[in-house]
Amino acid sequence: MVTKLQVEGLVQAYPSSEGERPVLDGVDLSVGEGEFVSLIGPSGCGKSTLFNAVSGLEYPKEGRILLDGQEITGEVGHVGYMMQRDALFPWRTVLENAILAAEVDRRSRREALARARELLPAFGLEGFGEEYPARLSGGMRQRAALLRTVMSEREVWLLDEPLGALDALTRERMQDWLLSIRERFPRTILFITHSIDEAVYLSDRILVLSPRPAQVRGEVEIPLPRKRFRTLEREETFLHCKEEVRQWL
Ligand SMILES: Nc1ncnc2c1ncn2[C@@H]1O[C@H](COP(=O)(O)OP(=O)(O)OP(=O)(O)O)[C@@H](O)[C@H]1O
Repeated sequence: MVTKLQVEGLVQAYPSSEGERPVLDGVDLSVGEGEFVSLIGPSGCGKSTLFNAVSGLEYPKEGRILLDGQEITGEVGHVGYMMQRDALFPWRTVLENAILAAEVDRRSRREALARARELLPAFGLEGFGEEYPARLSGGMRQRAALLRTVMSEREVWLLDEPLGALDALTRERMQDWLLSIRERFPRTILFITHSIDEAVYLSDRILVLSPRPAQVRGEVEIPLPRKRFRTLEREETFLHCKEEVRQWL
């Protein structure tokens, strides 16, 4: 598999009352083109910090980030990033939120709006294009945020716990929906979740992080067919993968 994204020796620390608080302690990982990789680790270990560095929003203390073999450390605009809070702008409608990246890239606003409008049904947002985020349910807000990520036209997506705030039933539906979106828009995805079940159900591979300061502690390949369906969750392979992740944690 061709390597799409590579993170080498990433170190990050923030100032704290006791001096410097180390958050990332030499994170190394690589993601192949078209691969879906989940990151799982204890709360506060540094997962969002890792995404902030990969997206270029924060400059790491040490280490490098490469996309297609080219260094992009500290550069914004190379990857689509869906932050933990859905981060939709409340004063912009769903469609206006969706075309944000197009505006930043100075692509045609009219074309972007037409494209976003065309995608609304696939995102379960038909008839809601002109609504403001406050009028949407939690699931709809997440789908709108993902629409914005899709519309960014980046080849790599960083998704920070996109389904974390949803009730169990909506979450399962959204997992299957996310897989269908992935089928339609093949991308390289790094996905943060706290749920072992969700990670195994969605991923090709899971990376387990240590407590803060984070390092990659373990790796679990998920040898399930690309096409996932709910009954897989009762199969031996699925249960075995879950157990392996649990052991690394
Ligand atoms: N900008 C910042 N300034 C200072 N400290 C920060 C900053 N961003 C994160 N931290 C600290 O870094 C540590 C890791 O935070 P981070 O949000 O990356 O963890 P996480 O693994 O994503 O957590 P969770 O699983 O709870 O979402 C925390 O102790 C947090 O307080």
